[in-house]
Amino acid sequence: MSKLGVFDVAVRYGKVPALSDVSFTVQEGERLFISGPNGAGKSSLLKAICGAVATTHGRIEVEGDVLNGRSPEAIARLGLTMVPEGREVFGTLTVEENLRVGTGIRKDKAAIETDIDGIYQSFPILGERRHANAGALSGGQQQMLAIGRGLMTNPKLMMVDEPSLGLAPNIVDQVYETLVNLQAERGLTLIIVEQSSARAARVGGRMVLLRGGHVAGDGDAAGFAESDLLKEAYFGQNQSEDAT
Ligand SMILES: Nc1ncnc2c1ncn2[C@@H]1O[C@H](COP(=O)(O)OP(=O)(O)OP(=O)(O)O)[C@@H](O)[C@H]1O
Repeated sequence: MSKLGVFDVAVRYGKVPALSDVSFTVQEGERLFISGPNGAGKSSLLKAICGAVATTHGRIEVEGDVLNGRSPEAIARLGLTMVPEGREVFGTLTVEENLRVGTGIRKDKAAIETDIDGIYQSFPILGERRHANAGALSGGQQQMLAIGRGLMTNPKLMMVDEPSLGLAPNIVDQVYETLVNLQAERGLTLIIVEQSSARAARVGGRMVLLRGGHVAGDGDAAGFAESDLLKEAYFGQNQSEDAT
């Protein structure tokens, strides 16, 4: 059974259609990039999976459990976590307080301290700055903290919305290196919204390409780099610009 199944999903905001007929499955331990131009529906897809927006059609399943109609908290309990676009760390709380915010739903209180230590091992800079206010961290450090906070719910599937947003390219490299390492260490299934298909191809994985709320392509991210599908998704037909 696949980890995640998205079948014929539609999302609307009032009269505005954001997604229609979206279907794909994700296997355990897979790394899937969701790519596509502004307004393609990437964030709406992640929000639909984690229960933050309602679907108007179709079905979303995790290991056979249907997610539609469940609260975001109930979905988180099934082992899904979402790191939102813009990171949304609590600037006036310390790094460590931010890490503890996500632990309310956990029953294994004794393991929380071990997990915090584990996060400091994966992100040494967070350990060094554990007593600093999150608002004083750099953008890259805040992105690490947002990912660390997501890990505190002990997820099996983690979704990250545009981790490269607003970060310098070398910092983006570090964030991706950390995500790839975490995946290897924890066996995480990762779904990452990444607008740069070139970046997705460099990191490696599978890519679902969205355009206008539809799936325009699904395959190996590296294979998309030169594809006409990608150029069409970003620029419309009959254009030959490089879609990065
Ligand atoms: N809260 C909302 N109310 C109304 N329309 C919305 C809302 N959120 C998104 N939309 C619309 O739904 C469509 C898909 O938006 P979405 O944010 O999912 O796309 P995206 O691919 O994540 O875009 P971006 O790369 O700009 O973040 C767009 O037409 C957008 O204007």
